[in-house]
Amino acid sequence: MSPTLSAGPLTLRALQETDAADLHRLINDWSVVRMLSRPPFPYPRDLADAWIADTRRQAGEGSAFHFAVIRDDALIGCVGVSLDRSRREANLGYWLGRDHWGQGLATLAAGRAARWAMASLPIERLTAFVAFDNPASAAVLRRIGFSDSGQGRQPFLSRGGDHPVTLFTATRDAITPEPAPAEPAATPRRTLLVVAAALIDSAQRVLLARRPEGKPLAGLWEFPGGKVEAQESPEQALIREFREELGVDLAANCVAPFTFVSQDCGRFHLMMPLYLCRRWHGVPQPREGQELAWVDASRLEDYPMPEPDKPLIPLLRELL
Ligand SMILES: Nc1nc2c([nH]c(=O)n2[C@H]2C[C@H](O)[C@@H](COP(=O)(O)OP(=O)(O)OP(=O)(O)O)O2)c(=O)[nH]1
Repeated sequence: MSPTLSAGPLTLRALQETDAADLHRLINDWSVVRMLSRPPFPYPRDLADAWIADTRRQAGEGSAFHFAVIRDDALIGCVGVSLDRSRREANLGYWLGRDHWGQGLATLAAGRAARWAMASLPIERLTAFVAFDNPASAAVLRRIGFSDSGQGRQPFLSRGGDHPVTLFTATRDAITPEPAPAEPAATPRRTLLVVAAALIDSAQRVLLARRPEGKPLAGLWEFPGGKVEAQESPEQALIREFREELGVDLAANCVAPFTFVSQDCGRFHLMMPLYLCRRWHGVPQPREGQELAWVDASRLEDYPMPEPDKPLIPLLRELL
């Protein structure tokens, strides 16, 4: 199921059967539909029902996530991402009813869906295409962080035949992040002490957590842990973080120092001791909206991690 997301005055939520009449009224408009590749014109009323059922099926199987764009309780358009798992990318598409153009709403809705996709789907980039005669939509993509990546041709059912399109791509770094929660009182080059641990299970797999949307570095995988607070020892912080984030009890005598990261991260210098832990109480649960994965040492590189973590991977592989 597509989640519910908010973006300023807009809410993005899964499409429902009851959206069909509004969807049909908005999209059965030549000025809207001529810019979209797949819908026909005129747009038959029962196609709205069929398409909504299709979006729900696709979300259920995890192949695409479509959202109704809602403003003041009314449907004003749609945005969606279709996943290509083998290429680790997803294609972003969106449209708004004509009365809602020119107010920055497409940028809000498409930007929100793009950030959600980057943080939540197994992808490294987003793609999109825009009809050659749709500069407004190209401007929306550029504002979100997409760059032009060439020209192509796509069938446009409404216009008949293939038409030229501009292709766009966006990497994780390019997607304009939401204003992230500030790192604590970051005076330039302050050293930030973060503790983390590699939990290792009996099959020699390592637990990774995916940073949830809204946090800096959203969508990247990391070793669970967090900032050491004033008055805490690193081990106390680790025990607290594991309890808060994963509902797991670590005992101080079961965590062993392994190695550490010391790296300039721009706004702060990261100092991160990495501990190893093979014994704990409880089953790790994603208590803060993060995704969890038990990963075989040989597959750690398939999980994109923050830059400072990268040198840790060969060390862990050697150990395991
Ligand atoms: N836990 C963890 N943090 C990492 C890793 N690699 C890495 O660069 N970091 C960075 C990301 C953040 O800048 C910082 C950790 O901060 P955080 O925001 O996750 O800490 P926290 O759990 O205390 O979060 P919060 O309560 O402040 O939201 O360390 C890692 O492997 N594990």
